[in-house]
Amino acid sequence: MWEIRLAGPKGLGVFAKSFIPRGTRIFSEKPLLAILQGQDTSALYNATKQLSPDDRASLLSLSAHVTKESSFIRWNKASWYVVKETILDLKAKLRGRNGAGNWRMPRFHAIGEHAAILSIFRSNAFKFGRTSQFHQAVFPRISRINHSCIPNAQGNFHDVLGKFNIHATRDIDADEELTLNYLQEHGALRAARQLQLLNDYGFSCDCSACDVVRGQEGEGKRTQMLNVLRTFAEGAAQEDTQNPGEELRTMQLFINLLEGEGIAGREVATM
Ligand SMILES: C[S@@+](CC[C@H](N)C(=O)[O-])C[C@H]1O[C@@H](n2cnc3c(N)ncnc32)[C@H](O)[C@@H]1O
Repeated sequence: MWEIRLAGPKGLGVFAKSFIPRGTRIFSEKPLLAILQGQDTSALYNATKQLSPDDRASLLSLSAHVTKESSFIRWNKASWYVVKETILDLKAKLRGRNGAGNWRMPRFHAIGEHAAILSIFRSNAFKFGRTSQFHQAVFPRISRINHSCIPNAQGNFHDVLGKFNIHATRDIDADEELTLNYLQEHGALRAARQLQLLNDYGFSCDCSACDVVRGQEGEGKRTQMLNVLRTFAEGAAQEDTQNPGEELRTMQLFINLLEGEGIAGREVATM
């Protein structure tokens, strides 16, 4: 149904090998490495140590967007985790709890590898809302799906299965690239989207909605959406003067604008 191949300057991407009808479940994957709600990236150090050699290799094969500054910060963080964990191991051994002879000095390459894992995690981890047990997680294949501000697929974490399911939110043609929206919402304007993607994932989005020329019409629609939402919120704040018919028309207008911009899935379903 799909294949992973080069997607131009974005690196690798996932492409449809044949037509994928809207609603199809394309992926259902368990996380390779995850942080639970309430944990931060320091939890990754121990989580990484539990990985099987195959999973570790799969993790290390994922791409990372590394800048000089981010790499410096991650080396610092990684050194700190490795040294801290090593001291804890040593203390445990001295107290006789960890079995004699197991303790080793921290190795330089362990710090380097952990810094690489932190970069990979930052570039590839999907963030989940408070509804999932996971705060952030990376996946062996789903993490190859690039971002678009007008995506054709959507991910939902299934807590019971412990899997991230990706469904097509519209018909996808053979050879078309599968895309997800990495951001939590769809309505934001280009500058806000670009800033958040840069801060959270470290890249500048080059999707068609972010293209200054091709994305111009879409930006107009998003501005209208924001105005519609603002009007709706102001109306909702003055409860006595609420008019249900008017509210319904406002929501219909908002849905039309979302669909007009090619946005489907959760955003429309939850309106
Ligand atoms: C989760 S990975 C996606 C797979 C990645 N392209 C690869 O080669 O493994 C996220 C990275 O892909 C690139 N990327 C994803 N979507 C992009 C977009 N819309 N514009 C530019 N780069 C993008 C960025 O380098 C980002 O850090």
